[in-house]
Amino acid sequence: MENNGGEAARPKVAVVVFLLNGNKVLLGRRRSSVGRNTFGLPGGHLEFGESFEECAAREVKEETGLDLDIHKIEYLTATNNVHSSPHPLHIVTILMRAIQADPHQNPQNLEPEKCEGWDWYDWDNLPRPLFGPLETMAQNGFNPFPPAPHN
Ligand SMILES: CC(C)CCOP(=O)(O)OP(=O)(O)O
Ligand SMILES: [Mg+2]
Ligand SMILES: [Mg+2]
Ligand SMILES: [Mg+2]
Repeated sequence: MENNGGEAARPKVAVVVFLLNGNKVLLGRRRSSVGRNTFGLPGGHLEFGESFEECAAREVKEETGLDLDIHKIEYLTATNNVHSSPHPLHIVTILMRAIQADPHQNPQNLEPEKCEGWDWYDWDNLPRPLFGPLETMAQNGFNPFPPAPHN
């Protein structure tokens, strides 16, 4: 696949976060060009030298103002997606699970140019349309929650 410059756009890496609160997950309707108007997870591009956990905490803080419990950020899976519109974009997405350091903290929409706002949604009753790769995961029965503790 070629971009406007005629050379293939190099793959990028992003880290997105299933921020869990009870049986709910934090989602926001995207205003960014990629996935515009679809509900996506907080997160973004991995920056040089960052661990996946550092990127997860930074992006969530930048976008929502929420602090993650840094000891409970877990790697879940990764997806490999090539988007053709609005421009060619090959992105490897690292999906992490996390909880808030303070469960009483409420999300703020700190990047209104990129997101309409953040809200909590029941995983079994998700808003549509979801961001493409997230829709695929939901359709395939992906469960971002930890197994229930054995009593
Ligand atoms: C397309 C997406 C899965 C990867 C990039 O995420 P993003 O557009 O939220 O990126 P930023 O938060 O870094 O602007
Ligand atoms: Mg971001
Ligand atoms: Mg983002
Ligand atoms: Mg970013």
